[in-house]
Amino acid sequence: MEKTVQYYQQQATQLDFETRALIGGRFVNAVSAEEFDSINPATGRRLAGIARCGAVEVDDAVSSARQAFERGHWSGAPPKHRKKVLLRLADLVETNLETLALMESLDSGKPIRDALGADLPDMIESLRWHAEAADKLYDQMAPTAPDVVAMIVREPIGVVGAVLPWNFPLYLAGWKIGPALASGNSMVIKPAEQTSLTALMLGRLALEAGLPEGVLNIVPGYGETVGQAMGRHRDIDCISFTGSGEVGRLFLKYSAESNLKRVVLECGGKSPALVLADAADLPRVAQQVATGALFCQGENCSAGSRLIVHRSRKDELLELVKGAFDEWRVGDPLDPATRVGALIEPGHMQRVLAYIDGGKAQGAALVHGGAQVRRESGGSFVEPTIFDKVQPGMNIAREEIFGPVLSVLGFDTLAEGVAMANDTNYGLASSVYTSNLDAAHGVARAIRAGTVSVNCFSEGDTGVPFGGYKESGFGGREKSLMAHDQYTETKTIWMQLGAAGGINT
Ligand SMILES: NC(=O)C1=CN([C@@H]2O[C@H](COP(=O)(O)OP(=O)(O)OC[C@H]3O[C@@H](n4cnc5c(N)ncnc54)[C@H](O)[C@@H]3O)[C@@H](O)[C@H]2O)C=CC1
Ligand code: BAL
Repeated sequence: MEKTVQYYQQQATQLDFETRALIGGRFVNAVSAEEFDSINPATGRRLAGIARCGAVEVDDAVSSARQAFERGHWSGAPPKHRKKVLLRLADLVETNLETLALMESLDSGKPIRDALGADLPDMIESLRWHAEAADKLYDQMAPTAPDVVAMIVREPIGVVGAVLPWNFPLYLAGWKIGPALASGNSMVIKPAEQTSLTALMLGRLALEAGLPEGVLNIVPGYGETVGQAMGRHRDIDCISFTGSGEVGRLFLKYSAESNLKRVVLECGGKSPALVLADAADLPRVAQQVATGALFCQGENCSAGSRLIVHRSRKDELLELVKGAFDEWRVGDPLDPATRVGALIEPGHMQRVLAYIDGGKAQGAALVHGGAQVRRESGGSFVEPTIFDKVQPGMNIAREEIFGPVLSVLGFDTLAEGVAMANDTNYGLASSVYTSNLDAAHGVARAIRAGTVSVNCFSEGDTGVPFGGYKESGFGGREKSLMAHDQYTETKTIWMQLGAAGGINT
């Protein structure tokens, strides 16, 4: 039987939220006993009060993580044991998929269809993929003289701090937890203050799966307190952060001012969809462009927020994209028919609306949407919006809006189109649409971005790296085996044979 909005609303009343921090294998309230509210972005109503942690809890969590690392029950366990536990965790997430998806939708405003169909499956895949990698990543031997053995071994880096954003709370937790735990590290996770519920629920499942106490710690709280305390902590060896460039830069500063911990940043983008004159099947291109711009309400680091199209095809494509946008229904995130849910909070919605006002004021042509969607039940909703006649210097062409807003720019020569695509401080994702193989290869090489999709909008699967050029990223890649590089140290073991008496003595 197909599940309805009424079904999900009913299920939502039965949820049992975990609201306490997970430290050293136990769920605890904040020492201060303070809480902060988790709000449903679709209604503005409070879902739960979450333990408001601070530097004290960060210290406790880091010390638990360090002790667990040194005890070695996880860090020193055979990789096949870590694999088994992480696979069990993935199975438990799958068993609880609907509950977690419902929590994610309520807490973040994202459509239940996305949580069920994208966030949770991707998170599970990440756990399984990296679990499977645990006992297949071999160390290396270097070629040397016969009386030397030179081993190059990977070792877990130690205590990893993960600071998460609110747009893909569990999905991105999976990108970080999968490789970091598979490699043998202990972790301290800080969910975004807007979306702590699913990370805390994951903590319950991790204990049930048999993760030793202290290996996974989850400390909810605000960025300026918990996030900063983690960034400055002298006993955290690596911080993996996803969020704004502004806060990403702070983590580099925290590291420089504390213990030079490794910092890996994923900081958003202004990704182009470049449509060449010979692009085939424009109705399909329009669907892809709409998905790129509107998936997750546009609150997506890799959102295709700029459409750069050859002038000979612009009018035709724009009409098709408008039609495709009409199919993206805005509404109650718990309604399976909804494709555009609520923006994370009223302040963020005002920021998106201010960009729309700015686009109009700077002379771009608003050709679709552009207004707040007011619903009786409240919440922060914005219409899927398209601006035509956007000039490269306009704010809506340059800045990450993080909402359902597409900016359309026209070009005449391929060189001009590629230059426009690269005319950004970001370099995370991009798409090129063409039926010419040479052009596809040429443009894919010329675009300065971590991912170039040809004739589609995609981030690829778990097996390929994800990360950004320029201000979109720093320090490494997520997903694929490359993710393990973030969370491991490389050690050279150089052994001189014969020094202690070899077979010739
Ligand atoms: N790359 C991405 O996927 C994301 C990009 N963003 C961008 O950032 C803009 C602002 O969104 P925010 O939620 O405010 O992102 P943010 O960068 O402020 O928050 C991300 C994480 O950093 C933490 N944080 C905040 N201030 C901190 C500080 N001073 N020290 C340490 N940690 C701190 C937060 O608590 C959260 O866990 C968005 O409009 C969007 O443009 C936001 C979220 C995700
Ligand atoms: N697009 C998934 C990763 C992110 O938004 O950070």
